[in-house]
Amino acid sequence: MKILHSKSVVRETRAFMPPIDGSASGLRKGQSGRILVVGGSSEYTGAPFYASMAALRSGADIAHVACHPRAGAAIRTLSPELIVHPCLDPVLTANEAAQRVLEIAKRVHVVVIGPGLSRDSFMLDVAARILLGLKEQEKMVVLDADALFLCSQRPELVNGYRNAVLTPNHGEFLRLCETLNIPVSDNERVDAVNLLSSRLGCCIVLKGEEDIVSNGTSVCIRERGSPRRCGGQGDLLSGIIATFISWMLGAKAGLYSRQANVPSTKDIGDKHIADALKGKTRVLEESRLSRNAIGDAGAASVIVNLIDEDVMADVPVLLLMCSAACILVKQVARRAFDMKGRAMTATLMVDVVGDVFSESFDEAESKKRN
Ligand SMILES: NC(=O)C1=CN([C@@H]2O[C@H](COP(=O)(O)OP(=O)(O)OC[C@H]3O[C@@H](n4cnc5c(N)ncnc54)[C@H](O)[C@@H]3O)[C@@H](O)[C@H]2O)[C@@H](O)CC1
Ligand SMILES: Nc1ncnc2c1ncn2[C@@H]1O[C@H](COP(=O)(O)OP(=O)(O)OP(=O)(O)O)[C@@H](O)[C@H]1O
Repeated sequence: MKILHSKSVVRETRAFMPPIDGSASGLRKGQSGRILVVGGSSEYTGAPFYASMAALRSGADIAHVACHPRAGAAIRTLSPELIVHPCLDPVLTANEAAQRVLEIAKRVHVVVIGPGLSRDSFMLDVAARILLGLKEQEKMVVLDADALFLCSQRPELVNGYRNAVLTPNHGEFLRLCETLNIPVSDNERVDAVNLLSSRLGCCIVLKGEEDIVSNGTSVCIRERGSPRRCGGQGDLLSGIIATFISWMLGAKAGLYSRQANVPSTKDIGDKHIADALKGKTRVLEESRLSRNAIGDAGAASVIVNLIDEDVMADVPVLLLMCSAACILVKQVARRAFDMKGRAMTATLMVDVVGDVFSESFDEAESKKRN
C-alpha cells in the first residue's frame, strides 16, 4: 500500500481544479460542478444538508437535493442556496419517484446517494431504482450511509459499476464484507478493502483514523483529523468527494484548460496520469516501520526521506480526487475541533470548509502563508 503525502496530493489536485484567480473568466455557472444529493427522510434532514452544503462550500456551483417532502421543508429553511426537490414522495410509486430523480440527474455531474435516506422500504426501493438508472447513464456516483446498507442487502446493484465510489465507515464496511464473504481482521484490513473493491468493481473509500482509498490497489491518507466523532462528518466527505470528482470530469472535458498544468484530456479519466503530471507528486511505498515504533514525527521524517518523484505515476485520478477530499475533511475537522473542542459539530465544519480549502488548496493563499 502507498501512503500519500498530503502536500503532494494537494499539489497534484490543483491541476484539476477550476481556476479561481480570474485567469479563466470564460467559465460559466455550473461548469465548476453540479451535484445532486439523494437522501433526507422524515427522520434525517441534517445529513443531506451537510453533504450538499459541503459540496457548495468546497467549490461546486450548484447543489440539488432530492428528498422526502418532510425533509425538503426543513432543508429549505436551512439554506436558500440548495435546490430542493421533494420528489422521494410516498404518494408516488417508487418508479415514478425514481424517474423524477433520474431526470434531475441528467443535469448534474455527480450524484451522491444515501445521506439521511433512512432504511424505510419505500426510500430504499426508490434508491435502488435510481442506482440502476444511473448505472445505465454511466453517471459518477458516491454512495454513503443507507445507500451502503442497501448495497449490503443487494450487492448486485453496484456490481461492475466502475463509476461508483463507496464511502463506508467501519460498520458499513463490515456489513459489505460480510455480504461478500470477505474476511476482515485488523492486520489484513487493507487486503479486505482491495478485495471489496475488486469484487464489486467500484472504488472504495474506507473512513477511519487513516482513510484507505482503493480501486483494487490502495493508497492511504494519514492526515490528522479531529478526536471528536460527532455525526455528519461522513456526510461532508461524500459531498466534497462529489465536488472533486466533478472537477475531474471538468478537466477531462477541457473546461479548465486555460490554466497552466492542466493535463490534456486524453490523459485523464481512468488512465494513469503519469505523462500529465509526472514527477510532481510525491508518494512513497509504505515504510515497514510502524508508527507506534517511531512515533508520528519519526514517521514524517521517514516519509520525507523516502519520497520518490516518479511513484505518483501509478495513482489514477479518481483515487487522487478521493484522497484530496479525505485530506480536506480531516483538515476541516481539525480546524473545527481547535475552535470549539467538545462543542464542535458538523455545522461548524460546514462553516470552515471555505477557509480551510483556500488555505490548503488555493495556491496563492498557501504561498502567502508559507
Ligand atoms: N443530522 C443527521 O441527519 C445525520 C444523519 N445521519 C444519518 O443517519 C443514518 C444512520 O447512520 P448511522 O451511521 O447511525 O448508521 P448505523 O445504524 O449503521 O450505525 C450506527 C452507529 O454504529 C456504528 N456501527 C455500526 N455497525 C458497526 C460495527 N459493526 N462496528 C462498529 N461500529 C458500528 C456506526 O458507525 C454508527 O456510528 C444515515 O441515514 C445517516 O446518513 C448521519 O449521517 C449523522 C447525521
Ligand atoms: N478515529 C478517527 N479519528 C479521526 N478521524 C476519523 C476517525 N474515524 C473517522 N474519521 C474521519 O471522520 C470522517 C467521517 O467518518 P465516519 O467514520 O465518522 O463516517 P460516518 O459514520 O459515515 O459519518 P456520519 O456521521 O456523517 O454518518 C472521515 O473524514 C473519517 O476519515
